[in-house]
Amino acid sequence: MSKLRIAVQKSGRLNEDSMKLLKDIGISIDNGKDQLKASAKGFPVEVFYLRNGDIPQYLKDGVVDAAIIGENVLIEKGEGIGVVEKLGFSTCRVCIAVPKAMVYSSIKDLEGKRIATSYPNTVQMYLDRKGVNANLHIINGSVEIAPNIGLADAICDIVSSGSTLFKNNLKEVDTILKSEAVLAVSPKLDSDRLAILEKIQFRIQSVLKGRNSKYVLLNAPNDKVQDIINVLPGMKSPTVLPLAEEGWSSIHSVISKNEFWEVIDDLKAKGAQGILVCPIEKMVL
Ligand SMILES: Nc1ncnc2c1ncn2[C@@H]1O[C@H](COP(=O)(O)OP(=O)(O)OP(=O)(O)O)[C@@H](O)[C@H]1O
Ligand SMILES: O=P(O)(O)OC[C@H]1O[C@H](OP(=O)(O)OP(=O)(O)O)[C@H](O)[C@@H]1O
Ligand SMILES: [Mg+2]
Repeated sequence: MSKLRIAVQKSGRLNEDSMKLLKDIGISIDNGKDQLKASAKGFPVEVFYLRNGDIPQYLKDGVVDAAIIGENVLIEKGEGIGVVEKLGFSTCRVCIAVPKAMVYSSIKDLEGKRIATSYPNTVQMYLDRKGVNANLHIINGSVEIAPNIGLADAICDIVSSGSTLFKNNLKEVDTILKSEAVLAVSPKLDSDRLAILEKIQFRIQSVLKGRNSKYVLLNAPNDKVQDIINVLPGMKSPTVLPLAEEGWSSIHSVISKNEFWEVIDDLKAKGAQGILVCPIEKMVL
């Protein structure tokens, strides 16, 4: 029987969240990290532990069928590789940054200048689109140091909190792209493995919907129930159950994590009491 071969980053920023997601969808692997390949228990999946930067080539060659990888790496060197799911972690952006003291009004100011980067294709595509000629210096890490040691006039690298730029006296001046971890798929995926991938995708969607939602329970006097229901959409519609105390109801619903605080304020203002908010492990609509 075929197994779906999934690549995850061996170590680094994506590893922990990738392994957590696999665990949450019921794919548990109990080998130590030293192994480069491991089989999951009870599901036809093999996990390959690889360098993030090497994964696009493995996908292109069909050596692995799917991967959890930073979208930015696919844009850099993942031509022809499809993305089937955005995973909501390792969010960052690929930016142009220059020394704080430099006067910068647009990318045209980098005409003829030197840009240090680990993402040469991404930068080149951006420069071509803007009609700017610049010289790229490819470095694999610690790119932010380049302007300070006279190696470049500007850099292009990943930014998240912005603290690495700040510490190196640089300012972010242009965002080329935004990125997060994604589930990517090999163009050579066969139909047996596609069926396994679809099961995995369904499970991932259930987990991500759960992570993005909260289960809310609250009590309210019966004459407030309708007002409260109006601010609680629920999956189909909220559940309303009578409390043991006459004239009171318990209302249960699901709300989005993003609008959670505003909804809670609204519920309190409308007379809700004893509000409980619980995490949701999985959500199947
Ligand atoms: N500061 C950050 N905040 C959030 N996400 C980040 C950050 N830096 C990198 N990432 C994301 O995590 C991915 C992995 O980054 P990491 O630095 O762990 O590995 P790498 O050195 O790029 O790759 P490799 O596994 O090949 O050594 C990046 O491709 C990017 O998508
Ligand atoms: O905006 P910030 O939150 O400061 O994050 C940005 C930094 O994070 C990444 O480096 P990482 O720590 O992964 O080191 P690396 O260059 O060795 O990959 C990236 O290359 C930046 O240097
Ligand atoms: Mg890094």
